[in-house]
Amino acid sequence: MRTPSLYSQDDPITAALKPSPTETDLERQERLEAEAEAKRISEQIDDDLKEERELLRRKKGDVKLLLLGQAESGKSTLQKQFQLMYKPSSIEQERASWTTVIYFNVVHSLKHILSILDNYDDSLEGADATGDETTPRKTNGTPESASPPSSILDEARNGALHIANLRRRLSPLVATDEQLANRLTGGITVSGSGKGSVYVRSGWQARTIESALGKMKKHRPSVEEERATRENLAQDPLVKEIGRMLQLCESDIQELWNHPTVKGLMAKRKLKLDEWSEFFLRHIDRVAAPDYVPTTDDILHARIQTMGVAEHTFDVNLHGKDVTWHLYDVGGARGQRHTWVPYFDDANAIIFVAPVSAFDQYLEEDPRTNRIDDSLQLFTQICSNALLKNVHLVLFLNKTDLLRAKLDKGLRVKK
Ligand SMILES: Nc1nc2c(ncn2[C@@H]2O[C@H](COP(=O)(O)OP(=O)(O)OP(=O)(O)O)[C@@H](O)[C@H]2O)c(=O)[nH]1
Ligand SMILES: [Mg+2]
Repeated sequence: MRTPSLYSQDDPITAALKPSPTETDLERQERLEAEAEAKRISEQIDDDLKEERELLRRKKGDVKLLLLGQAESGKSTLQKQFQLMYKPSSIEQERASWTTVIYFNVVHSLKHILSILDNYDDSLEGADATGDETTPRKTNGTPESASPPSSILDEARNGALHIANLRRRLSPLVATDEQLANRLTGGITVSGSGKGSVYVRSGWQARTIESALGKMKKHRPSVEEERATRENLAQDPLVKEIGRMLQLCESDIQELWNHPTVKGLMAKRKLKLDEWSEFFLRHIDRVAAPDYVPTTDDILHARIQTMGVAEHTFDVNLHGKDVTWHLYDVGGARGQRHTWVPYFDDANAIIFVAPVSAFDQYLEEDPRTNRIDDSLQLFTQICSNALLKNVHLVLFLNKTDLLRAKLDKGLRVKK
């Protein structure tokens, strides 16, 4: 059998360079050696170019900074804060695209609350759900709990009926969950990453706006165009429709959010809501208002998972010297961590983001693993990675506000 040649079989250049049918063994040997040498030289040129680019970057004093840490640790939020500090105009350019994420966060939270309520026996536990310890409890048919007073049963039935009505009225809004997810991901789903998570790739903000406009922008938009784009995004039929539904459902959302059963389940930690869920439900009057435009605080609270690695560049003036920072924001879920390694090579610094409030939480992608345990393991792996031995490492203990709130509520850290 012949050794495969570098030439492909059917393009004209291949035909011209094709070995002669009368090629001798010696000629063939020489040709293959010449091809191998050409390949080696071509690869060498590629390597040299890469090295040259790298040298140029280093010579210019560019800094390569990696943001690492588990999912939900706050890497993208930290990146947004860098963006606000060093490139505020880019936040303005993408402000409109965050509406889609925030609507998605609200719809997803409602879906989660309703699914927990679904598994909960409202008719019997409704009265107890206020968290009031003096109210009789259901205890598997023991004599003292066999027949709660009829007033309590009536109250529970009314509560259940109220929730059933809210569920019915909110169902068209909740049903938009998938469409919003598709709009954000461009139809790409990531399997094996927990409860149907939605991930976005680098540049999703521009793509969201483009798909809302139905065309690709070929140039950097002017201020005027940006304003028009923002207005256009509000005209995006999907965003517009969900905005309208939110407006119509605002009082239903308020009622559900303030319902004693929901509050009771939250108090008993049978219903656990993520911090962004609580934030947007608390501010639903603003989010559901007509012509809603996300505030910067809303953008910082919005939650969407990062897929792969997203590069952000910032020109920073440090002590009178201009330095370009290349910030790499990675996806932190377990299924995403393999994408980090190619960036270790020439990194200057790492900010490892560890959410200290997560002591009572478990990984979305592996509900048996405590998030602090995972964070510690990951940090240990990063510290012992040979590729990173000369890299500056910053440990960023994040979400201290949430830790304080949990401790103030009486939650205790257990080993
Ligand atoms: N209260 C509070 N919330 C925070 C803090 N830092 C981040 N968050 C919130 O935590 C959520 C998750 O943050 P992200 O920045 O998306 O997490 P990530 O590390 O990028 O997650 P992946 O992209 O999945 O790896 C967002 O809703 C943020 O608003 C903080 O210090 N305090
Ligand atoms: Mg992220």
